[in-house]
Amino acid sequence: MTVDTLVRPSQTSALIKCPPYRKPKPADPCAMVIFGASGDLTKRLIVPALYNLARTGLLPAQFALIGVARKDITAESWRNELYDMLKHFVGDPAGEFEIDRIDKAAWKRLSQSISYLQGDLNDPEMYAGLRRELDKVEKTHHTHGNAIFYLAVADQLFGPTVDQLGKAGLVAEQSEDRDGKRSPWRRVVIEKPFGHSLDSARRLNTRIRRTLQEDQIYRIDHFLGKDTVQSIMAFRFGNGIFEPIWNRDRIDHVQITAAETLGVEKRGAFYEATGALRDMIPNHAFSLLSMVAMEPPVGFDAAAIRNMKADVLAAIPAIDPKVPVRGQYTAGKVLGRQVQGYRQESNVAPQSNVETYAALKVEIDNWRWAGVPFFIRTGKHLVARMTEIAICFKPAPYTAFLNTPVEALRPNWLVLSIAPEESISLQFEVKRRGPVVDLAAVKMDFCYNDWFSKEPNVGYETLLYDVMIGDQTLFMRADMIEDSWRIVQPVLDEWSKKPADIPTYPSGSNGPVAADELLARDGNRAWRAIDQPAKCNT
Ligand SMILES: NC(=O)C1=CN([C@@H]2O[C@H](COP(=O)(O)OP(=O)(O)OC[C@H]3O[C@@H](n4cnc5c(N)ncnc54)[C@H](OP(=O)(O)O)[C@@H]3O)[C@@H](O)[C@H]2O)C=CC1
Ligand SMILES: O=C1O[C@H](COP(=O)(O)O)[C@@H](O)[C@H](O)[C@H]1O
Repeated sequence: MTVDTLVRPSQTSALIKCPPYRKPKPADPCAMVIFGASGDLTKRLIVPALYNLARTGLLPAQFALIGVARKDITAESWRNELYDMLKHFVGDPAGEFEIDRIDKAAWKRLSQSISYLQGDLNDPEMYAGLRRELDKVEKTHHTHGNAIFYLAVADQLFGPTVDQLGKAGLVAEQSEDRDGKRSPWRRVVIEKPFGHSLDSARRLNTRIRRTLQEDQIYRIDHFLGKDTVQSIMAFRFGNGIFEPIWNRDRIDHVQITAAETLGVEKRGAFYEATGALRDMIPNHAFSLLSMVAMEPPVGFDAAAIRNMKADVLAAIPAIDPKVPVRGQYTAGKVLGRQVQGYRQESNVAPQSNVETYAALKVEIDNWRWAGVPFFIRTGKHLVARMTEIAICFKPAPYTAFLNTPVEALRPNWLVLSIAPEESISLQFEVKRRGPVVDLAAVKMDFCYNDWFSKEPNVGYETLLYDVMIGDQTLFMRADMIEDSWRIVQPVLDEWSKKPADIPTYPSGSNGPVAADELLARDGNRAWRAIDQPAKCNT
């Protein structure tokens, strides 16, 4: 991590000198094999991220990309498909970037690295073919035998594919000979969902670790690829002023929100087997929670950081299943557009009781956090898109404003906004102008866009680059995954019982009313409004 003092671009009179960014470490030569080459994730996120790495000079010069799927296509047609998607997604994924053309040199570099292998992951012959392809690119693209296997396929294929990679001798652990010469490295990236329950996650971990060492396994959680999420550690541990108040003495509670305006879109079948809780909480929400709640690590390396995060998860008791709240969206209006209810979505059962909203309370049984509730909520088709961590501080201990109109003081809020705006904001009280002593809550905002230029980024760039340099800091370790499932397992069990009809909420609302009661019952607290946050300045 670099420690820079920056001149805010708009503050030309600022005197602070801006040192150059520290150059990132060059990635090792390697081949990357994508299982699931024709899939949505590959086209929409993985390949655009590789392209962005090529554009920013982080893709190794000696690189080969091998796509694998059953679809009968040539390397040429795969390349063309990827190019078409790239125009779409890298150019302007969400209308955020004013780049209307592909960087030709970057695309040339990436496209020259591309080959395609048709085959079935259940077929041992495919792996023999893959070995030949890897040998070939080692010579043609000088990949030094290093290889990443990216499992961008349905989760039922994770275990069988790792077994087959092992049987084919494609994922031997890196070793050193007597002269200190190291054999090539082999790494495996595993997508989410990593299991559907505590049992299945344990079984999957046991299964893949028969073949792989933990340092070869990269369990991906794309939330950790977001700059603003990584910045939580910088904010906490790069400053002296926040840590002294970052504990049960000064913090009343924490709210973590991942509100979406999207519905289940075309993923009805996936969602029917998953639901909001599995889809978002043990992975993304707990990743955010562990960043906020971890102890300061002794160093900035993967082992030190992951140990601290794992400690937080280990300190969370399993959730009492009676407390959480769930809901399912019905028809309504989202951002001015009429949308259908969940049960009317394609590939969704007309009587489905799958939740599209979940809210719960988590406690952390350790010295720092005892008695501080962490409330988490996530939902689809809500009133606005908003991913944020909001820290509510305890109010001033005594209202000194006697004989004034000030009756109650509002708490201070520190809000780390992750999407759609990337910002950090502190709310505090000031006196309004005028002769009367009256207070108002105001905010001090830091917006990423004000200080750093925005680069096209689909969210997987840092994570892929980290796999190439062998940095596991941002990936989930086996024990972290299992603890995450352990915490939510009682709720999954309860919600899987044949229930009465699930509570509903209209699309475009804040979610089910019961979610408000969850906080009201707990110390008379209330959720923050789910708002489309004000746009940052630039
Ligand atoms: N899409 C997304 O936004 C996200 C996806 N993920 C995860 O990524 C993974 C992939 O998702 P997604 O891309 O959406 O899925 P898709 O269904 O779009 O793609 C699946 C891919 O797997 C290939 N495939 C399926 N069976 C086999 C087989 N037996 N042998 C070889 N290839 C096979 C398919 O190609 P073919 O049929 O030609 O063989 C296709 O390329 C999943 O685990 C998902 O949960 C995670 C986060 C976000
Ligand atoms: O993993 C998932 O995340 C997305 C939300 O991620 P974001 O980066 O767009 O905020 C969610 O829509 C999806 O259902 C889930 O599978």
